[in-house]
Amino acid sequence: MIELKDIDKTFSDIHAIDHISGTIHNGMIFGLIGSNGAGKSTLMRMISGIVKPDSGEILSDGKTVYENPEIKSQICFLADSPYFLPNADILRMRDYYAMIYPTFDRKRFDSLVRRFGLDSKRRISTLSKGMKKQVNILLGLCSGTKYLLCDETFDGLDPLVRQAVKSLFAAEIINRDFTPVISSHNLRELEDICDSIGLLHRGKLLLTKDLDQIKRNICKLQCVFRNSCREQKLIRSLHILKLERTGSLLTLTVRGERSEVLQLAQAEAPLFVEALPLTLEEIFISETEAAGYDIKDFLC
Ligand SMILES: Nc1ncnc2c1ncn2[C@@H]1O[C@H](COP(=O)(O)OP(=O)(O)OP(=O)(O)O)[C@@H](O)[C@H]1O
Repeated sequence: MIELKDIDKTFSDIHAIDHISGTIHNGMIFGLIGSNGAGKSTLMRMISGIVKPDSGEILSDGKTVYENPEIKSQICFLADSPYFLPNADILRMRDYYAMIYPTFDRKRFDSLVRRFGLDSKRRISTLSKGMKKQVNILLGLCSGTKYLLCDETFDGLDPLVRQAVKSLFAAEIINRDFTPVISSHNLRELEDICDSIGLLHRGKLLLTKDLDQIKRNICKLQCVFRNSCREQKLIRSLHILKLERTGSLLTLTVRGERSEVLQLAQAEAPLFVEALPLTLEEIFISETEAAGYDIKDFLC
């Protein structure tokens, strides 16, 4: 478990991290969302023990991370611009990581490189951006560390590779003590990967949410009523986060379980009704608006 206790970081006059507290629980994939400059990389660098907070404390399994080599050997950080040794091919980078991380699994790495269709003797500088990201992820995954921090590592990966990496992460979580943290400025990139998400804005952690929990408890109801009294009755009976009207179509973002919300709506005999799940983006728009923010101002 990673605990952030009131951590704060300023660079000259830039307040990059503003008194953040929170917990990243083990055995789940945590997504860190925020616009450019929100503080994602700084936070990840602090969690990895590369950057020291000005104040506050970061604990990994109860122990301070900064200047603690034992704890730092359990955390692998993949920076947004992956670092590769000059002129290195994939095998050279494998050996380099194996030197740094005693838990590195060479056999697994070689097999995954083959599975991803990468040529291990190819110079990394000649690979495409997405292929470099794949190499970076495989190096991180095979390091065998307890925590893997991926700074915008998934942004721009094609859907097939993302799916493959997601399965690898899920299998890893089942097989060993493994907790990946993935940052992105794009909710869609994290939609199908993360179990819980933290939203960072101007150095502040605005929300942290368990995705399954919120997905189960929110839905979009679309309905058309002939009778406005019954429509009003339904509106009064629901916990509505957002109401939109396009002609006769009423679209409601509603707190509650989908089948229960649908049942309530059907009881008012609408001409048409359907209850749909929300995308992660829609959920976060609703949740942040409900918390008094407008997410559209700070997510791209
Ligand atoms: N070493 C540094 N020196 C000065 N300012 C810095 C330094 N590192 C980060 N910052 C500033 O801290 C703020 C947060 O930067 P950070 O890189 O953490 O954001 P980010 O959310 O990762 O952004 P992006 O999505 O653009 O990568 C920015 O205003 C940035 O300019």
